[in-house]
Amino acid sequence: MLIGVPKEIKNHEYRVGLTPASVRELTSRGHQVLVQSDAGTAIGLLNKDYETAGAEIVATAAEIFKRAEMIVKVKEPQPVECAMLREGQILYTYLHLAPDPEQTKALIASGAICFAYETITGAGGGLPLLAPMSEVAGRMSIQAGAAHLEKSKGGMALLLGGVPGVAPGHVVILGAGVVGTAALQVAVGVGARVTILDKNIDRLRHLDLIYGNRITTLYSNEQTVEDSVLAADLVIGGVLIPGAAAPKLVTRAMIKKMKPGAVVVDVAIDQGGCFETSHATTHAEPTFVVDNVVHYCVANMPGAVARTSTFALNNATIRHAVALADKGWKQACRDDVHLKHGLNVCNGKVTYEAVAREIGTDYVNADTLI
Ligand SMILES: NC(=O)C1=CN([C@@H]2O[C@H](COP(=O)(O)OP(=O)(O)OC[C@H]3O[C@@H](n4cnc5c(N)ncnc54)[C@H](O)[C@@H]3O)[C@@H](O)[C@H]2O)C=CC1
Ligand SMILES: CC(=O)C(=O)O
Ligand SMILES: [Mg+2]
Repeated sequence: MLIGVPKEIKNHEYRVGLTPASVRELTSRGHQVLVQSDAGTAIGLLNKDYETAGAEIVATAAEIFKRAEMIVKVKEPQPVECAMLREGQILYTYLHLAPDPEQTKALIASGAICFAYETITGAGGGLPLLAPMSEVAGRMSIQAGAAHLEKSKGGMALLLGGVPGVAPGHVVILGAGVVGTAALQVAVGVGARVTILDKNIDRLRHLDLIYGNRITTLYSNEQTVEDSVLAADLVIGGVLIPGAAAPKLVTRAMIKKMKPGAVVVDVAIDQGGCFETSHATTHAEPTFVVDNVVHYCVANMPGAVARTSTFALNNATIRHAVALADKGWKQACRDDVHLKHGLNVCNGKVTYEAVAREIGTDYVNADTLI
């Protein structure tokens, strides 16, 4: 198969769809790979490394979209990229369609076969192609939150870990999945006081066994969310209902009642966000303030540590990229129900039920298309 890797064009996005090692996995199986010139240069993955792995370096994204049978990316295609997608072309990347009707319509119009990393499931449960970026973003969320608690960044002038004789800051984490667990690990590490909430009691039980009375676990409902958020210095939003828009757990009224100078980091912003006051921001301008609460809502947090993130992402994505290239998308989906769960838009139809529901369009079962 002819596979193409364009350079990412989202704001401050330096990740690459394939590392040179991943290119080698594909070329050694007889596939051809086109990589846009300087796609990885910013993170030390040079054109010559890709050439050594057997790739052809191509000058423009337009040539890649024109020639390749499968496009491998990181972030959701931007409008200019959607316009270059072709009927029958495979797109393998993050999509986050539920809160993004514009992109969904563009992918429907393209006629391309669009797989979303974030809805591919794993044999052992979970979302294995989302997990590595959630680990990165979860860990980063405490770093970002701590930085924005500084006065010069709009925060309440608080050191998260405190010092001897002065109480630490209080971190509240909504969602005890991959993001929540990674955030918890760092928050505990810096010495913060931590409360974590989830509706899944097994997740809370698991964390309670690890951290014991070092943390507080709470079952998530309107009351516990409100009580926790009002007591917090830093709130991390890491809830997810796979494929669907994030539930708005924190209302505008709760934000209004929070401590002045508190910080919220809405990691779930790529699925629309779990704070009613959130809107997506960029690494160039990561925050805005609502009712004296600093909001950090960057939708591609792992892009800031793109070298770590690119390797972590490729570790999780290469297996299905190889299957798609070796077998073609139909056979690869027939052989692997978990990959099939990644199919969001196919032949102009929405094939992921939660996305169809959020966008208000017809849902077509992927089984009828493969
Ligand atoms: N902004 C960014 O750069 C990035 C964003 N993300 C996003 O972070 C979000 C979380 O991802 P993961 O941790 O991997 O998901 P996950 O599925 O591992 O965890 C989500 C957790 O939310 C819980 N949950 C659902 N409804 C809840 C409620 N009402 N109250 C409390 N908990 C609730 C679930 O039970 C689950 O434990 C996703 O939207 C993901 O796309 C992930 C990586 C990077
Ligand atoms: C998952 C996601 O949105 C990201 O890695 O940018
Ligand atoms: Mg306030």
